[in-house]
Amino acid sequence: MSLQWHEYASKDELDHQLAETIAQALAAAIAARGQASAAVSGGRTPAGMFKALSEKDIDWSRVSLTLVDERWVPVAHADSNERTVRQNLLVNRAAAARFVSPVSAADTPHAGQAEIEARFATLPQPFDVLILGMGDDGHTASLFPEAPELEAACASTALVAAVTPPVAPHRRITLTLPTIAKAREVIVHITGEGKKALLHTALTEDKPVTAQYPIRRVLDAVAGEKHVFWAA
Ligand SMILES: O=C(O)[C@H](O)[C@@H](O)[C@H](O)[C@H](O)COP(=O)(O)O
Repeated sequence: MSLQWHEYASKDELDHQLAETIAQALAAAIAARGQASAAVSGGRTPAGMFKALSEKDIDWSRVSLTLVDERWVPVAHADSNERTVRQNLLVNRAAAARFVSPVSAADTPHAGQAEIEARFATLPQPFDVLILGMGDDGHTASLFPEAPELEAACASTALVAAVTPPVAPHRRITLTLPTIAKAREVIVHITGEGKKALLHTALTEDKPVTAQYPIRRVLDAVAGEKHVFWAA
């Protein structure tokens, strides 16, 4: 399925339009299957969208949520993606959703991987909607170029993988590429001219797959609907 681009005049309009799109996807899944599941991105970009989404009038009691990746830090840590989700998304109406945490008390994601895998196995699969951010190096989720575990995480039949990013702080747990690619709808949520230009480059470059940006490898593997939601 081809990639659909949606561009907005402001980040605020992007946040509200994306929140509405996600809410509609979740409501449609509930109507069709009695339940819905979503995996949301980490980083700083989604906080405003989370706030708008938290107010949507859908049956959140039938929605299961998690993160596409997480820094292996306590939830109280300023760098925790779960902290951002709990402060901005699991509030208002969306407080009724079930959230599956991607971190445990294990010292490292490698030590905690089996527990997280078991937890994620309780999530309805495939995800009905999955939101991805993108870094300035073309990583998405925690599929980082040059990470020693990258190829394993791109080929794994498991739901999650532990990753040691080459430069980004903190070891990570991430959805594997095949798990991301199976989602019914994948949405890349990015802002700024730089990320737009990088994504265009990633999507048009002619390189061997292992030399491609992870965002390209993921989008090429997505069988379902795939969208980019962008504002300057
Ligand atoms: O834990 C993370 O860092 C993310 O999941 C990561 O993939 C993020 O989405 C991009 O790095 C963009 O981050 P920003 O939105 O902060 O630019």
